[in-house]
Amino acid sequence: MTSPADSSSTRFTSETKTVLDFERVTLAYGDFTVLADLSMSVRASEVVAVMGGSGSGKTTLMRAATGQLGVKSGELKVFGHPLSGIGRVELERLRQRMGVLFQHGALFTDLDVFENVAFPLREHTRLNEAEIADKVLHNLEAVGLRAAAHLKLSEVSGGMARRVALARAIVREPELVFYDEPFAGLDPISMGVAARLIRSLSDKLGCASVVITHDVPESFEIADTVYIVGQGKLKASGSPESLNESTDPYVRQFLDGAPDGPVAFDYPLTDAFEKWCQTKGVKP
Ligand SMILES: Nc1ncnc2c1ncn2[C@@H]1O[C@H](COP(=O)(O)OP(=O)(O)OP(=O)(O)O)[C@@H](O)[C@H]1O
Repeated sequence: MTSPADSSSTRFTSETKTVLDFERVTLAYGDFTVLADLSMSVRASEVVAVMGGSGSGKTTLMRAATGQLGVKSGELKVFGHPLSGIGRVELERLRQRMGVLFQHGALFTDLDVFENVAFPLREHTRLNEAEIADKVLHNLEAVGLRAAAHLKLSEVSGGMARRVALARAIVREPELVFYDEPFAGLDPISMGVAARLIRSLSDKLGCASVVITHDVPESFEIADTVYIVGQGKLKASGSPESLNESTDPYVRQFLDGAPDGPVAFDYPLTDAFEKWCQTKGVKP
């Protein structure tokens, strides 16, 4: 495993605020352990990419960080607050400081583009109409969709909808933003725009960005630190430059996109599957 990014390769000092901290965390669904003994920390202004094969636990990690899934062991802190044993009200207060771009957008199909982006402002702030319009149009402009504000969701393309979701995730200027597959379904130009937008938000607003992605070139261009998960654990972490030099077979296969190697394609055999096979009378 490569060592975590050394501070000389990033723009942070040791005093830069840690906003997300996994300390030897194990995440599981019942008896099924997804990631064991994972340590990872994210600081203000940092862009962190979390990469790994399908089913390696990237979304699970985000669910834990947003308090949707408890940790099995270890300690998880958000904005310095441990999440274990946290009350609903306090968790909600922490969540207010986070933004999430969901993998499947989760937009409201019966609202127009403007109202989709305005939604979090209407729900969680007391801004007046003029302030809302100003913020929404500013964010739509950032994703190149100012002039699409009036369109219904049914009138925009899949890639445009992804950009609307991106504008909505950042409209409240959160301190910590999770992007689940932000480049999926985007054409190469929009991909570059989205990547640069994520980087510039972290630079300008000082927010921490956690980008869950399979996309190596885009994320390596903007990330300060990359974490690669697989085989139930953290396989490697470091700056894009240090990972590019890694000789670890898992890291190499993942970065080079080679079809054969240690990156699992098949979902692992479990007791639950074997039991299911018995009920079906088929071989595992
Ligand atoms: N609610 C759940 N209950 C049980 N197992 C789950 C649940 N959600 C996910 N899993 C399992 O946890 C593992 C990790 O899933 P996760 O969605 O975190 O992977 P991922 O790395 O985000 O994958 P992808 O890149 O394909 O989206 C998978 O094996 C998945 O089947």
